Amino acid sequence: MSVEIFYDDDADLSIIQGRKVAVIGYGSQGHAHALSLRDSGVDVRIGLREGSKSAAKAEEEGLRVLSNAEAAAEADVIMILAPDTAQRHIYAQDIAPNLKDGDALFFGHGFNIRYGLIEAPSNVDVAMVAPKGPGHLVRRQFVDGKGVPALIAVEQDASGNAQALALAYAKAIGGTRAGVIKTTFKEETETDLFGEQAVLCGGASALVQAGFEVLTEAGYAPEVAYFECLHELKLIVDLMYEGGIARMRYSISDTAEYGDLTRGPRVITPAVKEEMRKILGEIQDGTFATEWVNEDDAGRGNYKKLQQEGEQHPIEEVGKKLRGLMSWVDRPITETA
Ligand SMILES: NC(=O)C1=CN([C@@H]2O[C@H](COP(=O)(O)OP(=O)(O)OC[C@H]3O[C@@H](n4cnc5c(N)ncnc54)[C@H](OP(=O)(O)O)[C@@H]3O)[C@@H](O)[C@H]2O)C=CC1
Ligand SMILES: CC[C@](O)(C(C)=O)C(=O)O
Ligand SMILES: [Mg+2]
Ligand SMILES: [Mg+2]
Repeated sequence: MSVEIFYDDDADLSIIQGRKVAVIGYGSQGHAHALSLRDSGVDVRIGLREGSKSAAKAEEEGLRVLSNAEAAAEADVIMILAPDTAQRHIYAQDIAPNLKDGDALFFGHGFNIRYGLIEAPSNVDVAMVAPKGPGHLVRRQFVDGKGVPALIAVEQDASGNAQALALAYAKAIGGTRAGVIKTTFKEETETDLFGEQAVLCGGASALVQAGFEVLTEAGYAPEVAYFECLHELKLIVDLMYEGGIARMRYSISDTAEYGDLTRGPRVITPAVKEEMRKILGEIQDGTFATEWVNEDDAGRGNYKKLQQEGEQHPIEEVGKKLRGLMSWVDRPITETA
């Protein structure tokens, strides 16, 4: 199946420059979108809840901060970039009552639409601009004149121009510099959740921690294990990012490459792949979404416990010490959020 990929010349920035955008939330994605929209000449305001800690950061950047409801009422493009579990409440309380004919409701991830947690009225566009990268790097790349690829999707095209609007928005945050793929809310949500759970975050963190544990439990120095299993991973992945697995294999020794080819499949066994399929199944049938929404509703007890265990893993302690000696590594991920 071929996909459509859009670049800068395919998007008309003036479309989003002619609209009033509200960015709801000023966290990882929110600050990146808001600042890059502003730098692209777009009229942007921030919506935050009463007493929000983020308000000061946005105001320091000269952005206008309003309540969620005021921002939604004033704008005609409303991008919801608060946490996924908060979005349905924000939508019901602050956005839905302020939606007007011709408004556009935008998302950075399809969770709430895909799982039916938000249902928009038929007189507004519903679209998505989902960067394929962490918000702080979305902003950093934009400032550096580069861009993070993004996905766009249109769930509801009330105006007949929702795709052009989404493309213009994607251009304003740097997405079309790298490539924007048109997809659906369903495909974005399911692949994004799978990627973060099985490969990018869950898979990678568990692989690094397990490798570190095996080495340190066998008596090797934690510092050596840290450099081997975590620090060098970035350098190896940088080569994959630049030229695929093939370029990484070109740069490593033939001893490493032989070990990669023969031992890699012993780590990621057919049983591991089977577990990945189960994880995908739980995403597709809504099991994961229900579990996460319930966990949030119940106060996030299990989430906080697991978070704390992760923070207390010995790899974090040794990493903090080693990164402290490499001034160029442990830099703030952004000046603004
Ligand atoms: N993190 C990422 O890089 C990516 C995220 N996404 C998607 O983008 C969306 C935002 O995610 P992310 O940037 O991680 O979110 P964050 O957790 O970083 O968002 C936190 C921000 O949301 C605000 N917030 C929390 N509750 C509310 C509320 N009730 N009303 C208004 N603002 C609120 C917080 O303000 P306060 O100071 O008040 O707490 C803070 O400004 C999600 O849909 C996510 O899936 C997509 C791609 C990547
Ligand atoms: C990989 C995690 C992510 O999907 C992202 C940065 O793209 C997220 O939800 O944060
Ligand atoms: Mg993602
Ligand atoms: Mg995600």
